[in-house]
Amino acid sequence: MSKHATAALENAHQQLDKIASFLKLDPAIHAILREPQRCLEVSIPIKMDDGTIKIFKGYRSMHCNAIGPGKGGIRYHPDVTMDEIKALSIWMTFKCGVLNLPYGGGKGGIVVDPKQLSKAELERLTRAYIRAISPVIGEQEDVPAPDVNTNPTIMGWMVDEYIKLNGNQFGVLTGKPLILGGSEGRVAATGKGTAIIVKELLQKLGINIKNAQVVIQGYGNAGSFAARFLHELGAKIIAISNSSGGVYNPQGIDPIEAERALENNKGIQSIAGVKPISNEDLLELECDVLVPAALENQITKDNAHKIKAKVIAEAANGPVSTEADDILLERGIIVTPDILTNAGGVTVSYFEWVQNRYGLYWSEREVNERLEESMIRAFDNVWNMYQNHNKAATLRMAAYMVSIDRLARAIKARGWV
Ligand SMILES: NC(=O)C1=CN([C@@H]2O[C@H](COP(=O)(O)OP(=O)(O)OC[C@H]3O[C@@H](n4cnc5c(N)ncnc54)[C@H](O)[C@@H]3O)[C@@H](O)[C@H]2O)C=CC1
Ligand SMILES: O=C(O)CCC(=O)C(=O)O
Repeated sequence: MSKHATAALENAHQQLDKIASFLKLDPAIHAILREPQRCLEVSIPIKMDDGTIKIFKGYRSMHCNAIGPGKGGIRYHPDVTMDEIKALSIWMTFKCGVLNLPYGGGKGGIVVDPKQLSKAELERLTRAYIRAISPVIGEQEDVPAPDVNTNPTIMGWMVDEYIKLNGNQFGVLTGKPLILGGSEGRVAATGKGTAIIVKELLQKLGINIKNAQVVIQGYGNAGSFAARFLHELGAKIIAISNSSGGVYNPQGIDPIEAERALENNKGIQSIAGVKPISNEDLLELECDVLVPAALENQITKDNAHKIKAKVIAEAANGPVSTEADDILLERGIIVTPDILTNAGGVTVSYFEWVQNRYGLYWSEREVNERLEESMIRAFDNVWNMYQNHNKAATLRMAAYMVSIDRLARAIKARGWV
């Protein structure tokens, strides 16, 4: 099993414990927030194309519904574990709190490498997973969405399967295809939100975004759109990577060319003028902004002292360990945390859910305007909290403070403590 999945829950707990101790949080609220309220593990038998039966493990964790239904993506990856899904659901609760969304956290996953399945096998597995978790999801219960290796096509199969069992409830899932009630702007939202946060932060730090050098680890949904929007803002993307390795060009990589190379199955290595670079070396490149946009636990005590970026913008969930956070703080490297930086995705998911429930749909321009307004408001709240605790806190701690204030008030108002 890979190091990213095993360390995630430890990291989520360490972050929460640290902020609870800093805030002298009521121990009962701390204890409630440490554990998901509900975890489901399912075994899914699937008939493969060759007639054999294979069993897949699946999970769904709903962390906290004090403020509203659970909300969060579904991940397909061979390293998925229950603990990793728990951690990701904990982070979702705090992310929704930072953005002031009427949700708690949820997350799901299947232990599978989807690249090893045919399209028909993938569809059968997806539908069977939804049948298995159907009792615990719902428009007002827990609302899944895409995450690593899942996309609108998969959300389309999922919503169809759920509706067959439970009747029309298109808002049970977000990140759907537009024709099934998906929202304009959702596919690009995580990367767009990341670019907005980077722009706001660089402005506060007095770093000009024009020609700022950006390195991106992970060139999937979050990473590629972050690259595209940062490039549009004038930044220079000097290195990108995916699970097949990285490429580097100090003159700049055009994100559109990179997307074209991936669409044509040529790989990022085919982009003109680039040199190969390992994922490890890529993280240690000198740059203004490093955007980890792949998996958890990429920057740890083993490499934190070698990072040369001025800013780390966490497009991925949990890419920096707690020990690394401390080293980076000491070295003056600013980390803008996942629960703020990558919240554009869940924000537009919320817009999708609202549009489904109203049956009234917004243009891409309206969605993007609302997204920008929400991200900037969240950034300002976190930044002000950070400024108020300048000597004692990081941006991550400030983001937790914004979120915990809201959660604690809801938990008390509901009479749980
Ligand atoms: N899709 C979304 O809306 C959101 C995603 N995120 C987070 O962003 C991160 C990426 O998710 P997506 O872009 O959706 O997934 P994706 O499946 O679209 O892309 C993941 C990318 O990471 C690459 N990758 C995997 N292992 C790698 C490694 N060791 N080194 C370098 N690259 C590697 C893959 O090849 C792929 O390019 C995850 O942490 C996810 O939880 C966070 C918020 C929302
Ligand atoms: O769009 C959503 O509901 C959640 C996206 C997600 O899984 C995340 O923010 O990590």
